[in-house]
Amino acid sequence: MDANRTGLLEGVLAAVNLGAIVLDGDCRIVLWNRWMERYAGIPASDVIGHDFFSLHQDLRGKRIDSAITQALRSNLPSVLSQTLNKSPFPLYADAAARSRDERIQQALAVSPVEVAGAGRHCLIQISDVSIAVGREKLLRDQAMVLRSQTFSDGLTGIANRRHFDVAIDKELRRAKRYGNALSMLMIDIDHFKPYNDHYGHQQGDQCLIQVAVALATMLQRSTDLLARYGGEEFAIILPDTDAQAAYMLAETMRTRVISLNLPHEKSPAQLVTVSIGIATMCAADQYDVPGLINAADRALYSAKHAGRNCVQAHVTASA
Ligand SMILES: Nc1nc2c(ncn2[C@@H]2O[C@H](COP(=O)(O)OP(=O)(O)OP(=O)(O)O)[C@@H](O)[C@H]2O)c(=O)[nH]1
Repeated sequence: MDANRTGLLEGVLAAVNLGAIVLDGDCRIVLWNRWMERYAGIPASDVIGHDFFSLHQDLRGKRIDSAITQALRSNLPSVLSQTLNKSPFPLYADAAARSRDERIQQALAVSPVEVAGAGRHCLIQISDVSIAVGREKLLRDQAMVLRSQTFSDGLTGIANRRHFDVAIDKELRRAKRYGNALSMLMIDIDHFKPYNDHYGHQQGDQCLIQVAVALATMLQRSTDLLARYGGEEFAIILPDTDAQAAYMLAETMRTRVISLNLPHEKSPAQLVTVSIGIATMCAADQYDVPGLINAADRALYSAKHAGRNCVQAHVTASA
């Protein structure tokens, strides 16, 4: 190779925007480019001729170790996925990142290279994928936020109607499959229109939040779900809960709302109260989702009809 070409290749190796390390057949470092000097903080003169694994003992037995063996012994290239091999080299963007031990995110490619007269060598290429990884993380985080917004109610923070619809379908199928009971409660704040008219919409919103929080704190099992079903109406799914247990919980919730002591001058009780309708599906019932919701709705209607601030259960032949 003439001097001009050698100079050109050296210039290119120094200028490329990725790390390049070349190892000989005995894993000794024969090339360490300028990118490596800069981001590893080690000059080539300190590493040339040294055994790669003596300098990077922590990489012994790792995926890069087998990639190097594969390149040198079997003439096979490898690409190391960033997710499985997080930043194997101690490379830092700057001194501040080094002091925080915040490595550059790396993607690696290991390839065999035949050097005329010197046998097979191995080229390790390291690219900085920090920006792509950061962007990916941002997109993942945004997707999570969007997902949680899609399934939660903006005012109260509890599950929204869409979440409820997905959950009730899943729980009803599960209850039928295992022959378990399934209860649902429909909870409606009494005389809420006069509350809004008297205290204003903003205070109405605060009232909804307080009731939602009070109800949410009463649910014990992770499979129970409280959702905002409509304006001032909440729904609760209670898997593996029979009619009696559902009634007891509904009564406790009704009295808990009273104990919030939220004044309501336009209600006969002078306090914010709720009416609750219960529907329970037992193993013998053949409810579908609309049937169960209708049953809870009818029970809620009976509770309103019976004077509000009370609990009514929908009774089926098998309950
Ligand atoms: N502040 C507030 N009010 C809401 C919201 N969603 C629904 N509402 C109000 O809730 C009220 C519900 O009123 P109605 O369905 O007539 O029932 P009610 O006055 O509660 O009477 P009963 O349910 O029969 O005891 C309406 O005035 C709605 O405007 C909300 O997000 N915030």
